[in-house]
Amino acid sequence: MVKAIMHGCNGKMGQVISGLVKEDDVIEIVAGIDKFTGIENPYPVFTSLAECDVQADVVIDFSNAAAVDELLDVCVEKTLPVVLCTTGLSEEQLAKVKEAGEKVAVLRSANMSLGVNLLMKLLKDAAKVLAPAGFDIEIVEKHHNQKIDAPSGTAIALADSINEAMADQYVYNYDRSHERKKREKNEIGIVAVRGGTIVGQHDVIFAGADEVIEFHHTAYSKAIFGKGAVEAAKFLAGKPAGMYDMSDVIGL
Ligand SMILES: NC(=O)c1ccc[n+]([C@@H]2O[C@H](COP(=O)([O-])OP(=O)(O)OC[C@H]3O[C@@H](n4cnc5c(N)ncnc54)[C@H](O)[C@@H]3O)[C@@H](O)[C@H]2O)c1
Ligand SMILES: O=C(O)C1=N[C@H](C(=O)O)CCC1
Repeated sequence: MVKAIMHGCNGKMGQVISGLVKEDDVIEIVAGIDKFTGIENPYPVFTSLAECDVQADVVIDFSNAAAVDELLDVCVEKTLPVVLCTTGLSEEQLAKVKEAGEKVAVLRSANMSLGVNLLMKLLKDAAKVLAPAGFDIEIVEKHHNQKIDAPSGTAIALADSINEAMADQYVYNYDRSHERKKREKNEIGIVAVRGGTIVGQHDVIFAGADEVIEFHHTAYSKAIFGKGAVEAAKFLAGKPAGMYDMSDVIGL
């Protein structure tokens, strides 16, 4: 059995994963970490990973950006592979993630779903054809009213995958309200909508002269992220230090 620690166990995703793992013969949650108490779990819960004395093979993290620095430090100290799913990390934190990846196995992905990871691949091909033909690229994402970070990690990851295919020529524009000028060719506009219980929607719009191509992904439940994270944890347990992503798990 792969032994996992659930970091952020009492949050929405932590509870989804606790439910999924109950039905799994390959992986079990041996401990949880959360600042918030008040939920009954079938495993011991600690308020920080540093305090946790339960042996494990891997950590799954769905918590809060403010928790990630300490999480990385402790994973390096304890040589614990970590599946990092929390979004909203700063540039400094992303650099710290890379540093941690030199010492321990780290799989970071802003979106654990099969569909979004395939979409990232498809967008590279689309951009290579459509950008040179003059198509403008815009991204619109929609999420529930409890989401703290904006834009979504997924929207940034989708833009990054286009940029990767296009020699990093794009800058991201998050707010045009203070500008009185036409959009630049080298920008990707990224817009965030927040409301109700929307699990997650992403539209990537390629707008050209007289034709528009749109890629649309809808998440209908959080289980798609949970299933991806559980598979990622099974994959990462026992792996040597390095940076991994969902394409390694899915085989894209
Ligand atoms: N990568 C993906 O596929 C994916 C999917 C869904 C959500 N997310 C991201 O995962 C994160 C969590 O999402 P959620 O909907 O479960 O949020 P949530 O607010 O429901 O849960 C977060 C949990 O983390 C706990 N927490 C906060 N600070 C902590 C700390 N210092 N130590 C331990 N626990 C701490 C909170 O008490 C809470 O229980 C967000 O950043 C979200 O954007 C990523
Ligand atoms: O519910 C959330 O929060 C989500 N966060 C991720 C993001 O920021 O992209 C993935 C989708 C759901």
